[in-house]
Amino acid sequence: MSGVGGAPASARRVVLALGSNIGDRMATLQGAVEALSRDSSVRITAVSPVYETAPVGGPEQGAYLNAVVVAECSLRPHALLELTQGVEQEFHRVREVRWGPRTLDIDILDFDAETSDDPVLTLPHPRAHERAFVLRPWSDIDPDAVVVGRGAVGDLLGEVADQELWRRSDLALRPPE
Ligand SMILES: Nc1ncnc2c1ncn2[C@@H]1O[C@H](COP(=O)(O)OP(=O)(O)OP(=O)(O)O)[C@@H](O)[C@H]1O
Ligand SMILES: Nc1nc2c(c(=O)[nH]1)N=C(CO)CN2
Repeated sequence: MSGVGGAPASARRVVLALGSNIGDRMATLQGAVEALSRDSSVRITAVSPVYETAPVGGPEQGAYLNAVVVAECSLRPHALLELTQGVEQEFHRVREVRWGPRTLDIDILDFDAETSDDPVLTLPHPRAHERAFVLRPWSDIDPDAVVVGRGAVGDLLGEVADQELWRRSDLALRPPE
């Protein structure tokens, strides 16, 4: 069974993208890692380097900090979405403009290679394959990763080389204790 409704309760491997372009962006990303780990159903196993990235799409807005985390998760897919949206709310995320500025965005890039075209939770994330701010940090922590149905992260990255991003080697997310 591979539909999102039928996920078993055992731990599954998930990949999440974090982004912030309002307020203390680094504190927000670190706070998100900690908030996700507070849930006993989520165990973060890898955190990527942090990138400063030019905004892709949406209105004129400030640069983002972006990162990717890999976790073991025993929640079903929609319950993970509820958790990530709850964490966004903790950081006062307001949904106003599509692709507009935000304190915190958490996208579910991959849920154990499941596929779903449900608009509430599309898997893999429908725009993951075309975003350097996702592909670059993801390839750093999982060079062999694949965006299901789209191709290898490393190959996809070659197709978005025009999207500007810089590794912030002065910043690092602390893995949860
Ligand atoms: N894989 C996914 N991860 C997170 N949200 C998803 C996913 N698939 C569908 N959604 C839905 O997308 C809706 C809009 O999400 P959000 O406001 O974060 O979009 P956005 O960040 O502005 O744009 P984008 O979806 O391009 O990243 C959410 O309410 C959620 O139900
Ligand atoms: N650089 C960058 N651009 C974006 C981002 C983001 O996280 N980083 N998120 C978006 C909507 O999810 C739209 N555009």
